[in-house]
Amino acid sequence: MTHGGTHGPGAASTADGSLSSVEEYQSAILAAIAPLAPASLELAAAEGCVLAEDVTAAVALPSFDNSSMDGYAVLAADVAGASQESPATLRVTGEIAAGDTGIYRLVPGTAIKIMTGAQLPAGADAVVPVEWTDDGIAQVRVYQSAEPGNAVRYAGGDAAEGETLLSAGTRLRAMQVAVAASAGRKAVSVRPRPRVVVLSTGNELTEPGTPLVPGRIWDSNSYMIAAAVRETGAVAYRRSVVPDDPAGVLPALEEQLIRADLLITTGGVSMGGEHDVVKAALRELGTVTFRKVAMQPGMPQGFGVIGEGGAGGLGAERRVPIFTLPGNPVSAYVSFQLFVRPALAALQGADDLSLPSVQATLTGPARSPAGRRSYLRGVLDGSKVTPLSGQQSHQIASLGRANALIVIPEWETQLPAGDTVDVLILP
Ligand SMILES: Nc1nc2c(c(=O)[nH]1)N[C@H]1C(S)=C(S)[C@@H](COP(=O)(O)OP(=O)(O)OC[C@H]3O[C@@H](n4cnc5c(N)ncnc54)[C@H](O)[C@@H]3O)O[C@H]1N2
Ligand code: MOO
Repeated sequence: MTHGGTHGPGAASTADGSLSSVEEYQSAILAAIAPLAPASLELAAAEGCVLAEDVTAAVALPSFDNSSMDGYAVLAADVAGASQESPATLRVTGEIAAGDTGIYRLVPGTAIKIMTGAQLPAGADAVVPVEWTDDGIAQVRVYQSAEPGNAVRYAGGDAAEGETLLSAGTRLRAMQVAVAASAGRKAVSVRPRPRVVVLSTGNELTEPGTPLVPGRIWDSNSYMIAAAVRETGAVAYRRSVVPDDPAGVLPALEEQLIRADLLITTGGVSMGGEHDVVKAALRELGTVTFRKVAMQPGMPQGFGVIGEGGAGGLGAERRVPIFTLPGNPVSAYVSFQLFVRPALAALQGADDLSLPSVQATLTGPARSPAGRRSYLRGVLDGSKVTPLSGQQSHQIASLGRANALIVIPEWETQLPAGDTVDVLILP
């Protein structure tokens, strides 16, 4: 039996009207995000960015007829019928190396030694690989006939002049960088890597590496989210912990606006009233919406923009999107993967950062609260997936062992081993 993650009872809206579905929340986020302005970057810097223009072939590729093998440029007619018993013998009149820009002409009845990538001489219509010959210097014996065009790479055989090689919206991986360079491009217009500032909030937070006293924990969220940002190719700046001081939150955010295309906070967004300082401070602004999403973990969420009026004083021309993720580490992690990754792609004019999904068979039972879609930490091994023990939102140990999130739909509360589930593959 298959339990689809996005189709089925309760997927679009939830039984409890006060909760948003995962899809409603994702749509609201994407609707509010505009791509960053394009910039021209040199290829080495553009790697990993998303193209904001089409890249076309400035010239035909290749731009000249050339040899695909080390051998001899010939006229096919001169080696017709050649065989081991009755080789064709041709005088060798020269040699053309790759990069040689000289002008050569093949005289019928002769051969010119030629290297892979070297220009085909005028008058030649085929290349005989050296393996088919005696590798002669002054003259060569050819033991096999060659069709016209043999081992020849014709001008335009890869791409025609003006042909679109890469389309706007394509992320520049190594392969695409190679194409842009082959098209002669030194720089390309891309959406730059988003700069993301990560802040964790909470009086209980202590810097890792410093001693712990009862009542305190080491801050893991800011390191985790900054690392998750970098895993997408974006730039992350981690700001030191922001204490639970309602008056301190907006100034701390404001200070970061100058270097941020996106802000991410963790903590301080549940029901703790004035203790939940992020929610309290941003609610005042009126440009950030707090809601509950029908999922587990990651129920309390906030998203909006800052920079208009209240915080930042930068005016309406610079509005920086902000995510306020829940403080429980696993909640923050899952929220990042589901909501922030697509937003980072949207800032780059792309839609390629959502986690890939596969189907797998549960090796053990899985439980989920009614009306909420669970994302359970699991280990995916081929077509089987095993839910890990320790699924509460603070249980970070199982996060370290997981390579996947098992999706249990809103309308299920328990699934037996053997059921098929959707599984999101973690980066
Ligand atoms: N009465 C209610 N209480 C809670 C509710 C609720 O609906 N009603 N929701 C719970 C859920 S679900 C979540 S998730 C959390 C979200 O809480 P906050 O976003 O306000 O986060 P905090 O209260 O600041 O912290 C929660 C938890 O996470 C630990 N934490 C926070 N920051 C970090 C960090 N940087 N590194 C490591 N751990 C961190 C913090 O110590 C808390 O244990 O609220 C529930 N409560
Ligand atoms: O929804 Mo909270 O995110 O369980 O821990």
